[in-house]
Amino acid sequence: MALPSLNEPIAAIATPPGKGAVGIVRLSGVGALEVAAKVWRGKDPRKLEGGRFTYGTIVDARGEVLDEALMLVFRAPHSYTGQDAVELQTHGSPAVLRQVLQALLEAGARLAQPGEFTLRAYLNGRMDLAQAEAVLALVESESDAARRQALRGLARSLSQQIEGMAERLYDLLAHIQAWLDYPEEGVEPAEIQTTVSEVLAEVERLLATAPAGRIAHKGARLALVGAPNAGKSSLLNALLGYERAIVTPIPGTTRDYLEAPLEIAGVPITAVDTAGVRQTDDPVERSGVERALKIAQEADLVLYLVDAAEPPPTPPDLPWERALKVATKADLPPAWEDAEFIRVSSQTGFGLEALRKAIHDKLIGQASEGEIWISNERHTQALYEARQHLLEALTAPQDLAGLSVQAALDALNQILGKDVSEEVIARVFRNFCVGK
Ligand SMILES: Nc1nc2c(c(=O)[nH]1)N(C=O)[C@@H](CNc1ccc(C(=O)N[C@@H](CCC(=O)O)C(=O)O)cc1)CN2
Ligand SMILES: Nc1nc2c(ncn2[C@@H]2O[C@H](COP(=O)(O)OP(=O)(O)OP(=O)(O)O)[C@@H](O)[C@H]2O)c(=O)[nH]1
Ligand SMILES: [Mg+2]
Repeated sequence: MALPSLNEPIAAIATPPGKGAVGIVRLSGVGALEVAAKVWRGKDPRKLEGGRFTYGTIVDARGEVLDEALMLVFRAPHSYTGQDAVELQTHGSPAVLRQVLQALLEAGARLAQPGEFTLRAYLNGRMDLAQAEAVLALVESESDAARRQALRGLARSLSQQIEGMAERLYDLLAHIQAWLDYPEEGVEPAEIQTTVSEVLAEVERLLATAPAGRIAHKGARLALVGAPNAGKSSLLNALLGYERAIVTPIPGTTRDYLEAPLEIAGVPITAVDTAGVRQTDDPVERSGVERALKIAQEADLVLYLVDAAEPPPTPPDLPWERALKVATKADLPPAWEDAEFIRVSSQTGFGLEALRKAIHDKLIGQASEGEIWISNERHTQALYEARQHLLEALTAPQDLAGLSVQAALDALNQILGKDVSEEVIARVFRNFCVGK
């Protein structure tokens, strides 16, 4: 799989489809200023200093005015891509943007492929591969937790941590090599053990944040499950803060499942209210119950609700390691008590904060806000690989340990995009949108 050529001028609409106050068409590459000059009536962009904007009109090849606009000029290497680049900021009409793009293509630019601007930034050494992936994660971020994590990646927090580990392995390799060359003055076996164990611990710490990272990025499904009348729909409404689901005193009110988005401490969550679980001959209700149990099995977290004012039912089969037990209707006199249950009342709001916190803690685990969370599948794979080779290095005979250390180092470097194949690079950028 060949990567696209690096230098020719490329153009794309950078703002999302649809109407907006302003729309941006961007252009980058060798000759970008010449292409821009052909569609511009105003100050000649070729004579403009980088980092400046100017006002003018955009025209097509026949001289027809397409819009009045601002032009932003960047001079290599001081641009996002590291190349000469131009932004045309027009009125945000799809018709304008389409025509401006067309005019740039007629003036000699080629349509950019998805992620090609960021690809150029990477290939020009303006960011490493993990940073480029953070750009994508940032554009895709829909929650505060995801945005914060992506921004950290963009600021090279992960990259620096990987570089730190890689450096220690490089040093170790140099010592192992010296020992192979001059056995009398080489490494202490203990040094291999110590360094490898320490790097291994760091890799494992990063891997432990992967569930939290995945959930911050993609969100989590939260299933509300329990017997009819347990108060599932009421709790859903209480968590949402509006009346989404029908609530009645009649058991079996919710027949089909129902989804609603909510955010808990910056984590995007899809809450799923389900039909009350009980033995029943009604075929419609029975499919609702089957669905509820299936939804529970597939959820990231299950809230198992039991009415505290009634004798407890026999619990159904649930994935208990991913479940929180909730005692509902805490405003009524209790029929039973169990310290394992979080007590809430949807009617008074009692216990809801504690429940939100428990949901957050269970989903995010021990990953703390302050550290880097791994959310990228490619990074997770590379870390698993590194972990495997580090474990090998711990048990390998001393003269072979170097090979495993080298393999671990290669795996870590993949995260930064060092010596990765074009295939890997192409796969990363395929997920971008055009114009990024
Ligand atoms: N209009 C606009 N807004 C944008 C972007 C853009 O490309 N255009 N960005 C695109 O993702 C993000 C900002 N990222 C950017 C990163 C570097 C440079 C840049 O030109 N850097 C030069 C000059 C720095 C300076 O003048 O101080 C450099 O680093 O040398 C521009 C945007 C978000 N907002
Ligand atoms: N006192 C009190 N009553 C509640 C509370 N939560 C729910 N209820 C009542 O319990 C009954 C059942 O509530 P729902 O939320 O519909 O229960 P459900 O689990 O969704 O029931 P199904 O849809 O039938 O499975 C309703 O009459 C609610 O008003 C609570 O916190 N306190
Ligand atoms: Mg219900």
